[in-house]
Amino acid sequence: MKIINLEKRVGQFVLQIDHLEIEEGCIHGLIGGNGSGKTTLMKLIMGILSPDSGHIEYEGLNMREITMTSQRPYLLHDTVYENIVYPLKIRGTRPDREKIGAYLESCGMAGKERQAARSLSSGEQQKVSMIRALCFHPRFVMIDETLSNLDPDSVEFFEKQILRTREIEGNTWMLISHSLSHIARLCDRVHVFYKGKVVQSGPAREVLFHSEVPEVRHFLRGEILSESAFDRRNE
Ligand SMILES: Nc1ncnc2c1ncn2[C@@H]1O[C@H](COP(=O)(O)OP(=O)(O)OP(=O)(O)O)[C@@H](O)[C@H]1O
Repeated sequence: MKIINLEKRVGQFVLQIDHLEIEEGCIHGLIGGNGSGKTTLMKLIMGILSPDSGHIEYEGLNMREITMTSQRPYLLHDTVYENIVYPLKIRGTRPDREKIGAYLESCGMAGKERQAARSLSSGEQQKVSMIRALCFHPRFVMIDETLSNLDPDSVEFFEKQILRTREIEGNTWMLISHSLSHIARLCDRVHVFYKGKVVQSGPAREVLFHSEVPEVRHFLRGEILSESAFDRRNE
């Protein structure tokens, strides 16, 4: 996917991206301060917002193959199971009930298939939206802070699923997170947002450990990330 001369004003804020490439089959991390434009870009890619100028080249990717999960997941007034299978049902695909049960069990939600999704805790609702995204097998998945509220065991489980799915299906992931260790554990490429612009975009190692860009160095200053931990992540 290519983002070209994109400009979008929302209220007082302007997102302006001259050129950004989102390579297929990679896990991309979007980082940057609050209100720097990360979610706005995801909404533009998803088609929830349309650009004022410029465009996004989807390069053969169909809008129906893209999905997005957000920090406050949108769940239907229905059971956990019906929420998970909804994207499959509207596309006429048969859900794998056993797999869904296994996902729920692995993240501490065994037996909750028939519970009303909106009666779940906020972390459980995020898990449902992650499982919905995983079961749908999209080619392009955007995760907006969805793992931020989860317990460490569940974060580990979903991180493994993201890596595994990318390995098997070769799909593209875009993650927004304020946890730099999470970004370092998962991402191949990192894009840093600052006041509506992308100030650096490149391989995760280069951006997270060796950036010379002042805004990026400033943003990363508080985080103690170990490059050796980054080296060991795929062991
Ligand atoms: N509908 C709107 N009306 C006015 N301003 C908006 C609207 N939607 C977004 N904004 C503004 O756009 C800016 C960028 O928001 P965005 O959600 O893209 O930031 P973000 O980088 O995802 O932030 P965070 O890390 O806090 O989630 C913010 O300053 C926000 O207040």
